[in-house]
Amino acid sequence: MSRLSSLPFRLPSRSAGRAPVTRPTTPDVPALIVEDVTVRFAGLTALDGVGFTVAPGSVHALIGPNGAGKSTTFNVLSGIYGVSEGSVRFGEAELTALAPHRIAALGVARTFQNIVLTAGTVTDNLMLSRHTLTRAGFAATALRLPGAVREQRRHLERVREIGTFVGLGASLDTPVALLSYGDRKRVELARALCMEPRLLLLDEPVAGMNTAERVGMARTITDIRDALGISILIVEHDMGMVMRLADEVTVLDFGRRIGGGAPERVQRDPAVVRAYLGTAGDSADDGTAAEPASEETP
Ligand SMILES: Nc1ncnc2c1ncn2[C@@H]1O[C@H](COP(=O)(O)OP(=O)(O)OP(=O)(O)O)[C@@H](O)[C@H]1O
Repeated sequence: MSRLSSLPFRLPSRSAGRAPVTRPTTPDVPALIVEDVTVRFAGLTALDGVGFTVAPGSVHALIGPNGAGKSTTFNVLSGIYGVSEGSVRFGEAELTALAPHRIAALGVARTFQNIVLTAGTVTDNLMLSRHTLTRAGFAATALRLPGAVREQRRHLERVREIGTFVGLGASLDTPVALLSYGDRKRVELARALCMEPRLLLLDEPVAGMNTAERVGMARTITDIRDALGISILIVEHDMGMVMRLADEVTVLDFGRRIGGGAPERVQRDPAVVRAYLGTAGDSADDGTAAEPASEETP
């Protein structure tokens, strides 16, 4: 059965003001369990026995100074890097044994630090994400057979619904090249959502955004969690955003997990503060220090 037709919920539209978010009744979202993951590159241990669990339907932040191993973790979770040791379970599946397309098919979608969009409109970009959910074959689609046309129409409706939900309702037919930076980041987010994920990996979703865009994006991420009940793992350097948004935080430093738990606990953890600010006498002006919590970011 098509995953599109089996969706147990409708996304609330944001076009009529603030979205009335409702939690789906059957969000079939398993925990992501990362256990003792070690990744070695010739002579360098990028991850060293890292473990954490992303609870179903939660926003979990992965933080740490530059080079801590956050991107490596994302690359392991999405099948780009293999592991030297350890396991990553998502429901029944062992992700470390799967190729990226198999992991995506399980409902793990990812955005990237750098925006990678194709030419065309917002809708064109979002429709590209639907191909893994499309049942009609290439020939049926090319020949515009009735079943294929109906399926395409359903995908188009869903894509426009998701686009509107993330705040792109007025730009669905706009070429992405004409969008602001903040809106292009939203297209990336919507494109990942169009894969109907159960786990969303967001790699620095507010990097490069101005304060207003950051606030808007933080709200959208919360809306996604609340409306869809999916899990969200987020790598982000904006500590204000992380502390306000995350249900739980995992902290990495030099490839090791050095702390974790509720944001308020992590913020007070001496090992975490030390990792970000350096030991006494170290300067924190090397770009690795946590940005101060901004009042504007919800
Ligand atoms: N493909 C690779 N080959 C060799 N070393 C790598 C590779 N990928 C990452 N590394 C190294 O692994 C370590 C962790 O890097 P990683 O990019 O995961 O850190 P990060 O926490 O994402 O940093 P940043 O916040 O700067 O993006 C670094 O020392 C990095 O140079």
